[in-house]
Amino acid sequence: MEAYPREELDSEGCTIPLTDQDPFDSNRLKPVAKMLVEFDGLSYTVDSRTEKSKKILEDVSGCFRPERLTTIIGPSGAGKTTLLRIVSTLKTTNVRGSITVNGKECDSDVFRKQACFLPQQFALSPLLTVRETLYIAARLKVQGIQGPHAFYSIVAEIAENLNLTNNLDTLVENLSGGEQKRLSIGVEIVTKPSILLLDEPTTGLDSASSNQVIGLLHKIARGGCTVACVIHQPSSRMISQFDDLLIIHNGKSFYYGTWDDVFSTFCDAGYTCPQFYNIAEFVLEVVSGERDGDLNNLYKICSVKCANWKTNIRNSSTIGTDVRIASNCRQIVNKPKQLSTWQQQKTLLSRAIICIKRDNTLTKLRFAAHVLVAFLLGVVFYDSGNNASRIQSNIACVFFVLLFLYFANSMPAVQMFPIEAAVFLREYLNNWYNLKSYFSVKIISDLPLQILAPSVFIAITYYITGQPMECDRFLRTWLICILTTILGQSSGMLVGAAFDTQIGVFLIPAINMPIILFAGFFIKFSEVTPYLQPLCFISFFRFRLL
Ligand SMILES: Nc1ncnc2c1ncn2[C@@H]1O[C@H](COP(=O)(O)OP(=O)(O)OP(=O)(O)O)[C@@H](O)[C@H]1O
Repeated sequence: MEAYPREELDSEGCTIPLTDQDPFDSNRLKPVAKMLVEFDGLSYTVDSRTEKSKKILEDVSGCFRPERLTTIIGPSGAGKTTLLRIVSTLKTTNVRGSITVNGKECDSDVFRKQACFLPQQFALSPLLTVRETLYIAARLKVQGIQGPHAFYSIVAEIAENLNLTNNLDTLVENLSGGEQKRLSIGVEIVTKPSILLLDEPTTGLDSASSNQVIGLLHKIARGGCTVACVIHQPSSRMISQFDDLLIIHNGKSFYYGTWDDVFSTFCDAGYTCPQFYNIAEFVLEVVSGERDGDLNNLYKICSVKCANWKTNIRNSSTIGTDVRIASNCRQIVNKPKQLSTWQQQKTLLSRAIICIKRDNTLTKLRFAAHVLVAFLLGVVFYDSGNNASRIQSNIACVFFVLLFLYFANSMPAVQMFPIEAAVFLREYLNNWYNLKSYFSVKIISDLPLQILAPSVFIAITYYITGQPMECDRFLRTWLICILTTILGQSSGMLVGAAFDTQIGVFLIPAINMPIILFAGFFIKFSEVTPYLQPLCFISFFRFRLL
């Protein structure tokens, strides 16, 4: 096996311990299998069925080795993120080329169970503490252990490795950017993934936090994981922690190999990095054509060297003995299976209850709005239900009740759901739980407020506006109000999930206003032009008036 340098000096002369005796502290955090990921001739085109097709990647090759930290660098827009998304199998359409794991082609479902992709914007539940975030991740992802103590020991172990022990009881929303980044890595390494792919994990962090994150990735890699990340402008100190490098330029792989070899490869083509110059900056300046020299010659030299390096890796005894080569990719990807739906629901419900309890500002505001508007309606339409001469006012009151319940519940959902949806999407795509568990828990956890708020609202309004005190009438009105509330929140969530908040805030009224027009409050069904009459049937407000 290739020997790691025992220690190196960074640009500031500090010693960075880089020993193979400094792997990830815990055996439990080592991956089940070491995986060599190779990709050859990857091409990706967008809108390929139209004439305006655009080639994003063209003939990109390279490999990510187990136990090594690979960095992907390249100018902005070169295609680095796209490459990571393709390798992590999140992008599969319009992709050509091959991706193999330990020499075998892997299907995306199987691959996703062993690989974790961390996007640049990593969504975490802001209202959970670090301890709760890690605990819930462990409960959802780790199998074969029982009792909270076992899970808490995993939490303590990971927090220690992430250097987050002092922040265990801090809310995620109060963590610094670097701590949030480390936590986001922590929630994914709970299940010992074999492959960890990260998109710009240091973006937005200061140099100390960036070094901490890179140091953590280095440790994870040494534990046996295949780690690859996109990095912008790595410092000299960071570079000393990296093993392999992939340079992407204009959608093509320019160089892949070790960081140690890049200097000599560029020298062979006549490009010499000045002393004390950041090598990453230098190679980017070269590939962007900012330095004089024969780029075509460099490209040829790189192609030959990279192909040889890859062949050596494939044939090396390290891969043959250390990496468990399975005859079929499915054999090594035996874990993690998901927990049973019931266990997933239990954990998701406990998380939802914590979030509802902590998110009490919005909950209290929603509740207060229902009570205040109920009294306002009561004052404005006082006793209108008892007075036959005020039938128009009474209809207006009913109309306003429905309008308020629908919009008061759909608009907050449009605003809030995208945050929750981002967390859900990450967890779902990384195979934490199934859709059924999430959806059922979402319905159950939202139901108490969906019932309580409109119940209080209609009880106050019904009484003050003098509606008939008959049990069945009140129950029907109450049921309509509950259903309107659920419909409002569900449509808000649907629009919030499908579009971003800005479009959602426009769409909800834009869709519902025409629907309200045909609800029968303003114009009778018989007076509607025949070809517009079908719109009356899709106006759900109309059915509440009947
Ligand atoms: N769906 C799309 N339609 C059109 N162009 C796209 C699409 N997706 C990506 N691109 C283009 O592909 C190129 C590569 O994008 P990508 O996000 O992979 O670059 P990057 O190297 O990660 O950039 P950066 O370092 O700035 O994040 C960009 O020019 C981008 O505009």
